[in-house]
Amino acid sequence: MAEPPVLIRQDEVEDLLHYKDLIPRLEVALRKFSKLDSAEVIQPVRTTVPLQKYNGFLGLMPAYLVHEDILCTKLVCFYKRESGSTLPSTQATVLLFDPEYGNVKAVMDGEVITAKRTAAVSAISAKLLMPTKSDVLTILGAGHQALSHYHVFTETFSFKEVRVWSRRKETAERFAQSTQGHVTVWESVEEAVNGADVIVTVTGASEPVLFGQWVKPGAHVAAVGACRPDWRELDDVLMRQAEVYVDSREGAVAESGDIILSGAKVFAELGEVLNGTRPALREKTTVFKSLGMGIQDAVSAKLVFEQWKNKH
Ligand SMILES: NC(=O)C1=CN([C@@H]2O[C@H](COP(=O)(O)OP(=O)(O)OC[C@H]3O[C@@H](n4cnc5c(N)ncnc54)[C@H](O)[C@@H]3O)[C@@H](O)[C@H]2O)C=CC1
Ligand SMILES: O=C(O)C1=NCCCC1
Repeated sequence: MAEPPVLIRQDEVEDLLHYKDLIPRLEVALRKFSKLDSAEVIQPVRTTVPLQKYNGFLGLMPAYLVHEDILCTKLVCFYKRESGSTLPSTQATVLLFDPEYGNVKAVMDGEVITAKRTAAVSAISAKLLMPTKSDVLTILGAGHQALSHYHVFTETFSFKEVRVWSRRKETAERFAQSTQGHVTVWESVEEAVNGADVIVTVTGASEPVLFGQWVKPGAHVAAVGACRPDWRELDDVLMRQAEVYVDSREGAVAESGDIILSGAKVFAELGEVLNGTRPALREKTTVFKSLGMGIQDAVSAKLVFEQWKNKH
């Protein structure tokens, strides 16, 4: 009989999951996903169950990496919250299976996995696409993703200046006080992104907050919010003037309001750039439209489980 699943708490996931281990594994998974013969990676587009009464969705994100034999699914609820709400906007649980027997090996917190793997993939996009000399990083939004993005971007790159904007100034100020390095707080998006080399959008917005006319030519934008077909973070001008990269083409044309409603064309998947089959147009204005993938959760969960077993 199969062993009962182990339960891995949020604080344990936090201790066990490190960007230095995670980033190379995500790169391998993205490469495999974007290979023409992608039989090695099975990942249907996320299924969503609307929770209209609560202004949210339940997302089901299964994935199977055949070669590594990782079978996993994340169950994630996400909500559009009113300004000032103290309710969480994302809650997630990850299940790691034994693919041969079908039993669940581990049930683990999915919030830290979601925060870290999303930020790590944005950092991979920046490594490939940001201007060679990038001094200024602007983060739009000041929640969980803002913090994980702050951590991995400042760990991985050497920005001279980090700026934050949030729709409530107090939230941005609290964010700036919580970080180890110096972060400046800005009251308008236009001013916050003026001259920025890299812009990370991590808001719960469903209407554009970032406009192309404010973005420095050649800048790189990692656009992480707006994950429904009718939600936006970026305006049409930016979407049409930029070269658009995505994690998954299939996911992007099904789920991204920024892509669907602007009519922008997807230039490449990050995995194609990593594989060398599509170029990294670093000198152009680039948008990486992130939606999140089950394979990202799967490699993260495997890493957490391996580290957990080493300790027990
Ligand atoms: N691409 C991906 O893989 C993932 C994307 N997300 C998305 O990233 C975004 C941020 O997630 P979290 O940091 O976890 O959320 P959070 O609730 O912790 O932070 C959201 C931030 O956006 C701001 N915000 C909310 N509504 C806004 C609006 N209408 N206009 C401007 N700012 C607004 C909030 O004040 C807060 O600063 C969400 O849209 C979420 O759905 C989350 C997980 C993974
Ligand atoms: O990939 C994920 O996980 C999510 N993506 C968009 C919204 C919340 C969770």
